[in-house]
Amino acid sequence: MKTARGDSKAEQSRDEKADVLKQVDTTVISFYRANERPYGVLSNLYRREIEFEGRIFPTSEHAYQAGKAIKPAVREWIQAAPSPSLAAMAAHGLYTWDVVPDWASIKFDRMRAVLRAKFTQHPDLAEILISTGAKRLVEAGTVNNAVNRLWGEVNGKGENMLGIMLMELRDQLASGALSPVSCEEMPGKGLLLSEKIRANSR
Ligand SMILES: Nc1nc(O)c(N)c(N[C@@H]2O[C@H](COP(=O)(O)O)[C@@H](O)[C@H]2O)n1
Repeated sequence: MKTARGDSKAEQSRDEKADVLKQVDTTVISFYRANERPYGVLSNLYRREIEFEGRIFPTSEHAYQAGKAIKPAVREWIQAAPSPSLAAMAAHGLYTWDVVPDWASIKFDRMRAVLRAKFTQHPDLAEILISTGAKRLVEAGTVNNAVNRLWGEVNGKGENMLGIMLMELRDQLASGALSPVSCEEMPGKGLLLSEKIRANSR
């Protein structure tokens, strides 16, 4: 029998159950400081190298912020920043003519891609992300400013874009749509991670 929407009863009941399951876990996991255990790993300021666009970056923040610069020399300068906060400060200080066109809109795709690289290249980090289950992830900024309200929330208010992207990635990892790759197990030591991934899939 079909419902008004054209779904079968069984399909409708399955969708309703999925909706209920999604709503059950309203617990929030807040993170911000990279040195907090265990969820500081969710911060882009957490110190873990990632390979992105054929380069090795000290943190996901370096990889994300480097994409803001047009000139290769400036990208390299951001990549070499001694800390993720300094990488962000350097990128924030760029003149508009040094910033890639449409950065305000393309930065979200870049952040998604950087997060995918971070959590697929590091199975231990993927495990922590998956271990958060269906809990709501929130980058809980301590200072009330536009950056913190865009990527996270301050006093419960904000778009929480980083939290949302992490929850989307968690779903992809938990469902097997994306798989973390263990570099230790791969042939071809000395290669860039992407080359190892390719070598491993041959
Ligand atoms: N732990 C932490 N400390 C800060 O000071 C932060 N601003 C953040 N948030 C991250 O900062 C990045 C800001 O990106 P934009 O330069 O505004 O595009 C972004 O990676 C946030 O997650 N976290």
